[in-house]
Amino acid sequence: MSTSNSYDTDKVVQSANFLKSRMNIKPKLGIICGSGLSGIGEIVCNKTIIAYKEIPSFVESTVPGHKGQLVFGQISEKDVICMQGRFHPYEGYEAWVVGFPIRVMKLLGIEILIITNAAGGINDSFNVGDFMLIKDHISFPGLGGYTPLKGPNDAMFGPRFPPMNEAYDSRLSNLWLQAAKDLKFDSFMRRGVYCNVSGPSYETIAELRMLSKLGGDAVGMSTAQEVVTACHAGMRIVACSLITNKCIMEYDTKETVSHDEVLEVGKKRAKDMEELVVKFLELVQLD
Ligand SMILES: O=P(O)(O)O[C@@H]1C[C@H](O)[C@@H](CO)O1
Ligand SMILES: Nc1nc2[nH]cnc2c(=O)[nH]1
Repeated sequence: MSTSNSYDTDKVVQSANFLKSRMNIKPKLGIICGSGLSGIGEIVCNKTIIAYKEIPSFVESTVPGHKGQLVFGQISEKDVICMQGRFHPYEGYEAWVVGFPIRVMKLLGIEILIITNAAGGINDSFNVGDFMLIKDHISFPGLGGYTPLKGPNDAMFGPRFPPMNEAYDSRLSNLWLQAAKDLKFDSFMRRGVYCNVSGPSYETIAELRMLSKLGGDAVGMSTAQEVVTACHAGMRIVACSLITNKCIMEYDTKETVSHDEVLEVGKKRAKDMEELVVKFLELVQLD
């Protein structure tokens, strides 16, 4: 892992060139699989798989449920590149390292990014197994200065001060909801604000109550750094959480939360998330 504290464009270019030399397609669609959701990568047709450890400047996925490989091929007859495994800040990576694959995807020609994750449900009306289309996020690490855009700005990717009010693309979000409707998933398709925290510890009850008061509907340990990097680079984003657990908001309960439970719910709900991705990709129009 690099100890530098900001992007080195030469390294991004080097990674992208390496991947170009191994790819025979030019995808415009990128997908990131969340914890327990790597099955999305399994439905890619005509697969080429490249392990992160083979790619220059990529680090390794150290979290169970994240395979650590890129998959190229087609879903719904559209060329895609799929990250089976992401990097999380709590693994010890700088924010730019977490965003690095997104910049590489930009150089590969990715225009639309589908992001998935596993998250805890704060909104009391959410059930385990629901999907939550992310309409916005609150990034506590980001507000505290842990941002992939720290350091010199490379205008080749985007502006110094990028707006984030349209980070989650409204047209793509409507298409995602349409896909859910077509699949009759309406009853468990929610919409809400994703709170990004550092982890790896899950939240205290007092923290969860605060997140709820601040307008958070779900909480997780990823996504925001990817979104900031992608939005800065002009990519259009649609993002969806799988609610793997109901956040414990009351004292004196025997309930608890664990990564095993997160992965277990991921396994149970993976097929529906895959169907959603397939249907969304059928509906999406590329320029
Ligand atoms: O990669 P995601 O955000 O899907 O994974 C979530 C957040 C933590 O990495 C882990 C906690 O169980 O699941
Ligand atoms: N921070 C956080 N991340 C999660 N990922 C899945 N569930 C949770 C949760 O309850 N809290």
